[in-house]
Amino acid sequence: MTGMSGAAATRDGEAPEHSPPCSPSYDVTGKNKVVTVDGVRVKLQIWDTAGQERFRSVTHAYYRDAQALLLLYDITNKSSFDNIRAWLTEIHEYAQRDVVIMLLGNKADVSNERVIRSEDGETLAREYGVPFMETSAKTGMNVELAFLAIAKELKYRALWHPDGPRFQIRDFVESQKKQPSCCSFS
Ligand SMILES: Nc1nc2c(ncn2[C@@H]2O[C@H](COP(=O)(O)OP(=O)(O)OP(=O)(O)O)[C@@H](O)[C@H]2O)c(=O)[nH]1
Repeated sequence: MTGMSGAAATRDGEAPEHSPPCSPSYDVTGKNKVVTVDGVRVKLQIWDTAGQERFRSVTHAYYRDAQALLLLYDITNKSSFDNIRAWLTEIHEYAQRDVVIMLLGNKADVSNERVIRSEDGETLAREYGVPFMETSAKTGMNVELAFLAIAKELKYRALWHPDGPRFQIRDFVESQKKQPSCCSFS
């Protein structure tokens, strides 16, 4: 998966406030994922921009309503990485101002085909102030963590209290993420 996925969260049992916009030209696969955060079940409604990597053709309504956006590139595909800046520009223009953004470098399991260094992902993420990690949809590396971090952040925001515990999604991701077993780059 490359491109962008959006997520909106509800506490489990509540009706979702958001739903993917209907567009005949836009193939959105909706999935629900329930993540338990500190005893609270958070339901993430996930929409994937399947097959819509030419971002300019993506209807803005799709991510205007998202509470979180997962931006994925493929570490074996330079153009997918280069597209991320354009995605971020789009997000800045059209998404909710406080949308949670996470940058993911996927296919970390195929390090022999790597063309994007982990440091390049980290540098880009730092520039935009977003959490970053490499993932593998094949092995599952860091995949659950990505959804857990999003769920934690959205729950924290929903239940925020001035005297309550603080949550920093970037710190959480940095402390929990696994590195690919082989990070060689030739
Ligand atoms: N080795 C490896 N292959 C992956 C990984 N993630 C996806 N793939 C493979 O990459 C190919 C493309 O995956 P998709 O999820 O269809 O990618 P996509 O960019 O969302 O493609 P569209 O849905 O057509 O836009 C498939 O053959 C997947 O099996 C991964 O983490 N590791």
